[in-house]
Amino acid sequence: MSAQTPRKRITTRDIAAMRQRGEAIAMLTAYDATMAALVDMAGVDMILVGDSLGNVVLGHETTLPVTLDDMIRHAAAVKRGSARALLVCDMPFGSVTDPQTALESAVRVLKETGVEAVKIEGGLAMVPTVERLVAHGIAVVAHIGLTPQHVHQMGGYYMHGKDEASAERLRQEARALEAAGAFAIVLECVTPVLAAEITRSLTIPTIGIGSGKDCAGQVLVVNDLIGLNTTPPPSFAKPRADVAAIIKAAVGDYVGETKAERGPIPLPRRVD
Ligand SMILES: Nc1nc(=O)c2c([nH]1)NC[C@@H]1CN(c3ccc(C(=O)N[C@@H](CCC(=O)O)C(=O)O)cc3)CN21
Ligand SMILES: CC(C)C(=O)C(=O)O
Ligand SMILES: [Mg+2]
Repeated sequence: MSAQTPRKRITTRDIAAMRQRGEAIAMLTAYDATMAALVDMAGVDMILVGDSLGNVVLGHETTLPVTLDDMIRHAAAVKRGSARALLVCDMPFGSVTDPQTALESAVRVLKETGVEAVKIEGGLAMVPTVERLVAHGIAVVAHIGLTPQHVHQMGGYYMHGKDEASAERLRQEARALEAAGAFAIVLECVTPVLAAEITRSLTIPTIGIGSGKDCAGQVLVVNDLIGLNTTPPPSFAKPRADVAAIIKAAVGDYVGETKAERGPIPLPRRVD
């Protein structure tokens, strides 16, 4: 063994054990090898190759245009860049239209990228799909509350679980997805009191985003965390750096220096 044996990659069993111990789980997105290496070295437990890459990397208005091939290309890059974090790849809009299609899509993701798990947006409608994937040995993260792939049906991005009917629906979805075999569940923009209640009611970890501090873990789009964006992040994201300002300053210096360092270079004298 070498002096510096690389630390083994975190497994779904490790994540389950963290929930058992009550230890918080830290998850961030990454979309390329460099960012994956950095967030991995900084100690995240799980990396999500989010379909938010549609917004953050590809410049789309929503996540709907993202393809399975897009997800596979970026997930393979994240795998190459990372060493320790458990890797989860989002299943994009249109890739999980029925259990068989979802299985075929997820098999491609696992075969072609080397990630450990997939994440699927949706509640009761996705229960048979989660069961099917789990029956085939695939590790699945569920995702309820604000599900951005349903933005047009939901009529925008807003908090979920505010009224009793919506809260009861979310409780039921969380129970059913745990029973279907999901090993974790993302709660996005679920009212904090309800998210805490759902967290206490489940054995699998809840991973919150915009859902308060009392989930078993937290996830965030890495660009929102480090201020690497040109439009304001969702209000739940509290940026801890202003990387956009650092980039603009460095590039501005470079442009200025490049133009200041030299006088004009004369063109060759034409001889014909
Ligand atoms: N940069 C980025 N961060 C994300 O968290 C993210 C993406 N992109 N793209 C895909 C989805 C879309 N998400 C979103 C987008 C908007 C809001 C939003 O506007 N939320 C409102 C709060 C709604 C309310 O309180 O009623 C906000 O004010 O931030 C939330 C999640 C989360 N995902
Ligand atoms: C915001 C997280 C949960 C996500 O699904 C994504 O980044 O695509
Ligand atoms: Mg997503």
